[in-house]
Amino acid sequence: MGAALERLESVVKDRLAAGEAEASYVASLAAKGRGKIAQKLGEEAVEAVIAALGEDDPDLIGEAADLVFHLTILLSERGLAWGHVAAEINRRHGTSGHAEKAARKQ
Ligand SMILES: N=c1c2ncn([C@@H]3O[C@H](COP(=O)(O)OP(=O)(O)OP(=O)(O)O)[C@@H](O)[C@H]3O)c2ncn1[C@@H]1O[C@H](COP(=O)(O)O)[C@@H](O)[C@H]1O
Repeated sequence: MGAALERLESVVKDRLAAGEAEASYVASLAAKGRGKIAQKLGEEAVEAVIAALGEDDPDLIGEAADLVFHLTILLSERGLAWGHVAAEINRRHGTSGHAEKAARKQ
């Protein structure tokens, strides 16, 4: 999974830098602005939720890939990387969600 995400992120960064909207979906979405990228991410999230409620595994896998793809565009356009997300995931490792929530309430 890590290698696939790294390769996708690398291509997305290249497409954003090139900015060739006619040749690239990534560049064309970015050209519409951050709000449009965020909207698209939301749409993909809803599609993933709908797929989650069905029984079609390939459908859910496809929607999950769409969601991760668009989140990669969103992060990259903000100048962020999956490495930042991985660092946060690692920071959280080993802390129970219930314990973390209880600590926040104190
Ligand atoms: N992983 C993907 C990927 N996943 C989905 N999509 C596209 O994302 C678009 C939006 O998905 P939707 O399901 O919403 O499709 P739609 O019904 O056409 O929706 P609208 O955009 O018309 O609203 C579609 O055009 C898909 O083809 C992707 N386009 C590109 N990539 C990767 O990004 C790389 C760079 O792509 P380009 O920027 O196009 O060169 C590619 O080499 C791939 O590795």
